[in-house]
Amino acid sequence: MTLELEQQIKSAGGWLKKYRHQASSTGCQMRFNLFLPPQANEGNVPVLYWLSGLTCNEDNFMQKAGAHRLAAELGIALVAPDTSPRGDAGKDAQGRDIMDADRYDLGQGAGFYVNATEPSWSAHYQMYQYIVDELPALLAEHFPITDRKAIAGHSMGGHGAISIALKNPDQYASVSAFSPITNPSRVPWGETALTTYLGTDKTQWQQYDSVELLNRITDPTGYPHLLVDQGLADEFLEEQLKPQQLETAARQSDYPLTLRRHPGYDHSYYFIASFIDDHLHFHAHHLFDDPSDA
Ligand SMILES: CC(=O)Oc1ccc2c(C)cc(=O)oc2c1
Repeated sequence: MTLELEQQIKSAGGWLKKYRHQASSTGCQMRFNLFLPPQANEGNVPVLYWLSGLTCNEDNFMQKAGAHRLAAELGIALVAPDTSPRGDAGKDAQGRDIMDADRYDLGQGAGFYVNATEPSWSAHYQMYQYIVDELPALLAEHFPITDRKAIAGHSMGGHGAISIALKNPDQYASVSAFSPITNPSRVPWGETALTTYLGTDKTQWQQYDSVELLNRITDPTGYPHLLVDQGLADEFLEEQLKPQQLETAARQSDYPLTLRRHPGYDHSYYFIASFIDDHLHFHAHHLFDDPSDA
């Protein structure tokens, strides 16, 4: 597979590298940003995947979270993929636009980390497969990384990170989220996206719903520990995020969840930047620990 390096920028003693490649899962050009810590010059390093939220692309986390300095100290690579296919992937076979360009919650910037099955979307909107299979294989082929992975995200990306980790517990050492959409089947952003990408049969939605996935777990042994931070001044808290649903489901299945509520913080990257160090330390603990400790 050909990888095109578009730019590289020295940061915190490591390198931020911006790549583009033709993805087979999404059938289009995809971009991702990779931060390699200085330890990658000496040997292989583990990787933290970051899934961004609605309206974002591969740049937001790398520019705004302030994660490079500690990732460089800890020796963790960071990868931030784009949040959806773009360009001609937004057109149907006849070249007609399949999305309303004015919408921020569907289409470009809003892939929701699912594999679309609805005919207009299924050719390109395969973000689940891209994140779980194609991107890790590509990184393993081209970069000095170990097979230890962790995953994290924000809002729509928090939903993506938690659902992906719960569906692939042996793949991720740990999972964390800021302000995640916890129960997408039952909130407006999720209902819109899941209807559009998966159709109206709600049983199909459950495979991507963190609360539904947690409800199915009878024994959480071997599942990755989950850290969630939620701001209490987040304007989307009550209608879209519903961390209490996650908390209840985790309690019922005895799942190892740490949910922290922070007075005064909103939905922005200021919140993420305020607590990203805690998430990096959390992931480092699990990435570098004995795997049998999980
Ligand atoms: C860079 C930034 O501000 O990111 C951002 C803003 C708003 C949202 C919303 C409303 C939802 C989401 O999933 O992500 C997101 C990200």
